[in-house]
Amino acid sequence: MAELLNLRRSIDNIDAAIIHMLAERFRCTKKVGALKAEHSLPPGDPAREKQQIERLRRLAADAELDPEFAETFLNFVIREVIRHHEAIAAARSAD
Ligand SMILES: O=C(O)C(=O)C[C@]1(C(=O)O)C=C[C@@H](O)C=C1
Repeated sequence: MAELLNLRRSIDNIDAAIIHMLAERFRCTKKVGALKAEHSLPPGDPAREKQQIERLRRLAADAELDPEFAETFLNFVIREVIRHHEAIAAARSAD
């Protein structure tokens, strides 16, 4: 079962990388949320999301990952980003 242990060690490393990358992404999107609130821009940008989804679906297909899964994952992340943007805008307008 050494192979199982080795695979699980790699899975743990990959999960840690995903968490760190997501944390970095949210650090960026929180700054985007502040800029959008400052310039009275709406939290969501459907045109940008369409481009991101098309791009990620292509990247997923090339990497032999299910494009549907990639789209669902991106939408899940973006929903959370929009929730943060809305909270940032609400806090700003309450000041
Ligand atoms: O690029 C933006 O305008 C963002 O707010 C970031 C982001 C994203 O998480 O990638 C989130 C919401 C928008 O609808 C589009 C993209």
